[in-house]
Amino acid sequence: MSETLNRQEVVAARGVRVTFGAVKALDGADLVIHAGECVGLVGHNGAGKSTIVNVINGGLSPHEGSLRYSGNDVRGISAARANGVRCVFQELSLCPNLTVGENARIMHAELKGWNWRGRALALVETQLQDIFPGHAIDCDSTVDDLSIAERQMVEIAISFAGISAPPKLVILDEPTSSLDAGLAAQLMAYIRKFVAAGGSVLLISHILGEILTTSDRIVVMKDGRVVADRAASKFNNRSLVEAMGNVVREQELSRPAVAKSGAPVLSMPARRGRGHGQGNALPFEAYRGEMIGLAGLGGHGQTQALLDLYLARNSNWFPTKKRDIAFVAGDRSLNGTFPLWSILKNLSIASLDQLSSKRMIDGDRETALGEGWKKRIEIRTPDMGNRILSLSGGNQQKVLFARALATTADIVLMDDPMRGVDIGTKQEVYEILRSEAANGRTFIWYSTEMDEIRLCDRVYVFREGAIVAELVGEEISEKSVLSASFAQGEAA
Ligand SMILES: Nc1ncnc2c1ncn2[C@@H]1O[C@H](COP(=O)(O)OP(=O)(O)OP(=O)(O)O)[C@@H](O)[C@H]1O
Repeated sequence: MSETLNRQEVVAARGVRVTFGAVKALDGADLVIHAGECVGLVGHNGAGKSTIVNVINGGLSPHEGSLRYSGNDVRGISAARANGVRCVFQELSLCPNLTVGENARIMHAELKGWNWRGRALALVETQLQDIFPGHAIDCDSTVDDLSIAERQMVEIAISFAGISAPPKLVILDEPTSSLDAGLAAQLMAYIRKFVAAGGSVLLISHILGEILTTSDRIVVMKDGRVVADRAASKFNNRSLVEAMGNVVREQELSRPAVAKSGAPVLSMPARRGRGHGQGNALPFEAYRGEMIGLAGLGGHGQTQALLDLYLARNSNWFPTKKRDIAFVAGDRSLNGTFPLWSILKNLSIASLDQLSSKRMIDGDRETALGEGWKKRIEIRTPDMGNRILSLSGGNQQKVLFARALATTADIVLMDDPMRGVDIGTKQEVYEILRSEAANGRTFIWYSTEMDEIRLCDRVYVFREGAIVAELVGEEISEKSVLSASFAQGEAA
């Protein structure tokens, strides 16, 4: 502890206040990060984590409080950068129309002059290999062609890369939200290496396991303030959840498998994936009231299967009748939110049929729908008429959830929908999913989190675009998912 105090302060923010209209995003928050430590930052959705990151990153000027980089009182993005601060934002910020190498050039102005493209490419390739050994990203590709997980990996690699000197502090705002467990573990191992070499990391995550195992110190925020700041060894899962202000529930990680009954509500024929020419690809079936998990390593065809199902909603894959299907998009800024619309309009858009009479939307019913969901999953806003982008990332995700659940759709497709949602809300949403499934709704759920896969009745494991295993009830475990995820002979 005293060793930490003697270390050099890389960044010190003290007594910081930031307000957005009536919302006190930061209400006198303190955050100090020393050289050679990984600080975990946790808190409920809307606690102020991204706002303090924006202050430290120089993008947001605090209305009150002091900010120092290595002891110097300077302000602004250039000053933060000159002091070695880098940030990987929750909403990824790569330019989609440029290649990976060209994006590296944007973040590293030093990459200029003769052969800058070659140097940019080499820089990202080396860094990607260091952090995610064995990755398969082609750095010549345009960012638009990469999956969300690959974009996240590229942005992380570009931020850790150093040309004349390595960065002093890398801020990672939910860096594993789109990564599968294997990639997340590689990143956590790299963070420990980086910190051991004297660098600092501020790690924000709702996945408490990775915060507890990777951080030296954990800072807990609540309603714009720091409410706990202790060595990571002084916390466990329960005390961390309590410090965040949530009630600890003994999470029931499994539920009795729902027996398949009646005719399937949907059946998709087996499809052979890339590199899976002679394997035994399985067909996909879903029954009324089932929660079906799509598992496997990230990017092995789960999102594509959801999209194919959605696009085929009027085909004979849905044998009983024309099906009403809702979709919770995985990439909220690209496919989820309407950024210029209010929170309420974003929520109600999929339910306009129910909210209209004589082709006119009934405003009162729309407002009631919004207020109901605001309470039910705690959308933190003073006014549902505010723009969707005024919400924190996790709260935006809750709106997308509410949009799908508010419909009368009998099949809900979900593409890793809990990204960035805090632990308290996740528990609420799991309860809602269970009760909706008990009422006959079918959920098809791609998740990168094993705890969520374990909540499902049945799980299909994807490999190279094909379904290679079906697990039911007790068979659903991390071990069986992992062994099905690797080709025969490679399994552990
Ligand atoms: N541009 C903005 N306009 C209005 N309100 C804002 C704006 N940015 C943030 N806020 C509000 O400030 C508060 C803190 O948001 P912040 O994004 O810092 O939370 P967070 O802890 O990062 O949450 P999450 O875990 O969901 O990412 C929230 O109530 C949010 O609605």
